[in-house]
Amino acid sequence: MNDASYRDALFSTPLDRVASFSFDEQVVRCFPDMIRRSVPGYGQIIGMLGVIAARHLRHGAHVYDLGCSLGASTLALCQQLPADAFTLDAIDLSPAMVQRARDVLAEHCPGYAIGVHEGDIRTCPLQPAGLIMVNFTLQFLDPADRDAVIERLCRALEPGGVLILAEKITFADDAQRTLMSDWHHDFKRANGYSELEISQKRNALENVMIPDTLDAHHERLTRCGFTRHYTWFQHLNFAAMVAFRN
Ligand SMILES: Nc1ncnc2c1ncn2[C@@H]1O[C@H](C[S@+](CC[C@H]([NH3+])C(=O)[O-])CC(=O)[O-])[C@@H](O)[C@H]1O
Ligand SMILES: O=C(O)C(=O)Cc1ccccc1
Repeated sequence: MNDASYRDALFSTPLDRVASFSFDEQVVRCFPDMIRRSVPGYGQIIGMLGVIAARHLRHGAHVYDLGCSLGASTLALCQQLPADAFTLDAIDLSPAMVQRARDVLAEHCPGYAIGVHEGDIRTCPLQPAGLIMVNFTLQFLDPADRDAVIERLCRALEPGGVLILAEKITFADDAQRTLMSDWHHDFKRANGYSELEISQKRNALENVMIPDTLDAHHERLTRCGFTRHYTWFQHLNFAAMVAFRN
């Protein structure tokens, strides 16, 4: 998707002090490789977005891609739907991501009504929408802010509108949590990451990315106004949910 994408080697050399993970220029340069080699099921989840939109999106409706990074979710819609099917705003807090997402989407989705904006999903203005995608982003918010975000997304959706939420998840059961985490690290090893890369990145993500259990997500969706929601994908400690606005 991205001609100038590099292999992720950010945590490959010993670091005196592992700084907290941030979505800066360095991460942007290797992001497609990093996310593909780090998130089990990423390609399958992203690939379904256009398929889901083709079935559920009202023609001409507005769409949000919140925490868009380089716009992979938006790109997936463009691959399944014609340019007149929707308008879309893609929003991300990282200026480096936004700058790069603009180039990627201009190159790969010419003719589509897509705006890419620097913004915070906790506060950005939202117009009525038929589809809101929040993929692997809620996990980076302070847990205390998550209810308010899901509530405002529910309010922004039109009746019949759809929220797609993909997240890293944790497990209440200790043995299951440990097994899924071990297998996730095995997955990363199998994708070429070293022990050092895995452990330094884990440290960098500590207190930055805080996953919820699937139960906590579904309880929040109910609390925040969604009456019908399901998990439609799970692979190790990653999952995708769908919630429908009545
Ligand atoms: N408050 C916030 N407001 C807006 N953006 C934020 C905020 N906090 C973090 N971000 C942004 O959320 C994105 C998370 S990555 C999303 C992948 C993408 N969805 C994909 O499907 O390729 C997931 C990952 O790296 O694991 C980053 O670009 C942050 O800058
Ligand atoms: O790498 C990890 O351990 C993850 O859980 C996923 C991820 C992917 C890309 C940036 C940050 C976290």
